[in-house]
Amino acid sequence: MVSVRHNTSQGLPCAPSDLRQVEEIVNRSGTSFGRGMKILPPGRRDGMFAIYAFCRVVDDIADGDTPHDDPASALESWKGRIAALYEGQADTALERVLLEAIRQFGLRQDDFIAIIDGMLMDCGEPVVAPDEATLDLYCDRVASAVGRLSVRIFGTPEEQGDRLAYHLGRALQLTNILRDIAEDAARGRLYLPAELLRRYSVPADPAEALYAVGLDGLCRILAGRAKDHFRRATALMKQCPAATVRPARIMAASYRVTLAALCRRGWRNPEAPLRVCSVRKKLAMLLAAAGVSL
Ligand SMILES: CC(C)=CCC/C(C)=C/CC/C(C)=C/COP(=O)(O)OP(=O)(O)O
Repeated sequence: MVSVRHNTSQGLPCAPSDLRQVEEIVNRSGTSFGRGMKILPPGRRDGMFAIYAFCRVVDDIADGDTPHDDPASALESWKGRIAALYEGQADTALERVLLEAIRQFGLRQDDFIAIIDGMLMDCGEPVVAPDEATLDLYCDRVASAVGRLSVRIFGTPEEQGDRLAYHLGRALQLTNILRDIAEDAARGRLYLPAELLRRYSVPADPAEALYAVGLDGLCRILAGRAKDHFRRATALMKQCPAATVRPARIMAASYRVTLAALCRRGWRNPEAPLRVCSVRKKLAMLLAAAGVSL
């Protein structure tokens, strides 16, 4: 188990205004993961908010949602700011809270750098039809690396933590890709792997791929992979003390309901609205919080 250096029933020892600024970034983003993070004891919750706020800030740079002449160099400069944190230097509210989280939970620099490298993959030329290895690397960087930071904050046992991050990160990211195909196409992006596009005769072009006959079959293969990662993540979570995986169970439950809705709708018209039963989703998340996986 990761050694925690302070009593996590208290918030991180940071200025209240710094903690408030970080929480505002999370609340403004409207992320579906907010609920999972809010059930944590205060110290761990502050740590997760800092991680999520960091991810949001670098993601917004990569997506061009914050004004930067050169998003890639803005991301590179974040690598320098992360290195400075590991030297004990923090200049902004987010950096100060991140620094405390790094100290309290023993977070690894490599995982922050992996996340930035993942965001750099989304900078400049849009990702279109990556090969399988590149897609897997992308999922590892933008999701499993977030998971590797998260499990340290949750206090998940080391034996299961990184494997849980591996599987749950990939499960969530693949579901996200399957959910956002139309939205990504509008940005000129296509995260479906080249090998599967060829096998299903789907053009490696974001707009054309949307209405290709083979898209539904291809997406069902990726959905099967996501389900398999969810199953493996669930098996690992069963081996851990409940409190150390509760937010992970809630995130998994929420995205599993989304994946099931996607599989019901299919991908013959990926722009069709997705009918996710909010009662079902809330119930699944409540049960997950209580330690029951559907
Ligand atoms: C062990 C563990 C906790 C692993 C999971 C790590 C993790 C939280 C990965 C995030 C992956 C993902 C699909 C983010 C989208 O966030 P978003 O805020 O854009 O999602 P939304 O659009 O559904 O709100």
